[in-house]
Amino acid sequence: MNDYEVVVKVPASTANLGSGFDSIGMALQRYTTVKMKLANQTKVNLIGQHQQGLPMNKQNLIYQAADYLCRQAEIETPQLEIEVESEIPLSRGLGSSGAAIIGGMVAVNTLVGTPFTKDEIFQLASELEGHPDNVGASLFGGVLVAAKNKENKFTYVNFSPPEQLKVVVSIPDYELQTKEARGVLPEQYSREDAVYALSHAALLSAALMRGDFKAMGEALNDQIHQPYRKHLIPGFEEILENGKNYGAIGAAISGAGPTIIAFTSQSSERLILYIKQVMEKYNVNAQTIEIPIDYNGVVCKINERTFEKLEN
Ligand SMILES: Nc1ncnc2c1ncn2[C@@H]1O[C@H](COP(=O)(O)OP(=O)(O)O)[C@@H](O)[C@H]1O
Ligand SMILES: N[C@@H](CCOP(=O)(O)O)C(=O)O
Repeated sequence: MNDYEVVVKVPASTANLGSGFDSIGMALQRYTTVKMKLANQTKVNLIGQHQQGLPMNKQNLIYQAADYLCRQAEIETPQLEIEVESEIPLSRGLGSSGAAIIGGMVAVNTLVGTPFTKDEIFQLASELEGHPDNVGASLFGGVLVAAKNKENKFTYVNFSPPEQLKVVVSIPDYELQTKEARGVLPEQYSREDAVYALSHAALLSAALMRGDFKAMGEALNDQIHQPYRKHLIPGFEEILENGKNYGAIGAAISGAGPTIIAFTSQSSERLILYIKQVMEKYNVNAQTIEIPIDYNGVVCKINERTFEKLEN
């Protein structure tokens, strides 16, 4: 165990990118910062507007993620003092839960002597979250493409998307729990839908790697989750249909929603203006802005507790 404070800065993420349901994610420059140190009793301090109502005890997801990692390492989970500041709004489809899991795991992993590598943390975080797209993007930055095998092991490829790619998000002022938005999806799909899904996801990976925005425009299209979620997200269908006339490569539901994401390789102003108009038309209060892509993923720093050591 180490007697210092660990500071972990974790980017937000947008998952799926249309056709990459539960397999493709991209990191964005909005951050959750977790400070963690050993303590006599566990407590969680929440700072800032985006965490209202979250538990301030061992029920907090950041502690739960730390506890999960320690149990997998067969280490007794220490009492922890955790301070969290977050710019990622909850349950909007920008990966707040994935960032919390990565924050808790990376911080405690450092505190307890680094039992796991980054790749192993990716496995653990994907298991806990249930899908790898958010946690992988938050951990590695850029674009993350991953697949789960029958033994529940995740294989991934991580790469930087083209520099010209810009991301516009429209973040509504209402929440949609990922659990609820997963609940509306069918259990089974036809072969036609399966072939549509795998061909579009494959095309999307290739288009993102190559920077082929024309192919990306087709590749973003999805038949697996968006048709079943779109009724929960007013304005989405219109933006999906017409966004291309305002400079969008294409649009998608960000994660499980309700945030809408649109991609462009041009200046984003015209697209932002258009999306704002659509949201107004549907009476949705939303913040529509460009958010830069995060290319680095999680960053972990150690603050020595020399002053506290002297006092003890
Ligand atoms: N900073 C945080 N600290 C603790 N728990 C968090 C934090 N951020 C998110 N969570 C947990 O994740 C839930 C939101 O997850 P989810 O519905 O999947 O939405 P999102 O799209 O934001 O990941 C919150 O209700 C909370 O339980
Ligand atoms: N693949 C998941 C992604 C959920 O992302 P979130 O940011 O909404 O938690 C899904 O589509 O359910």
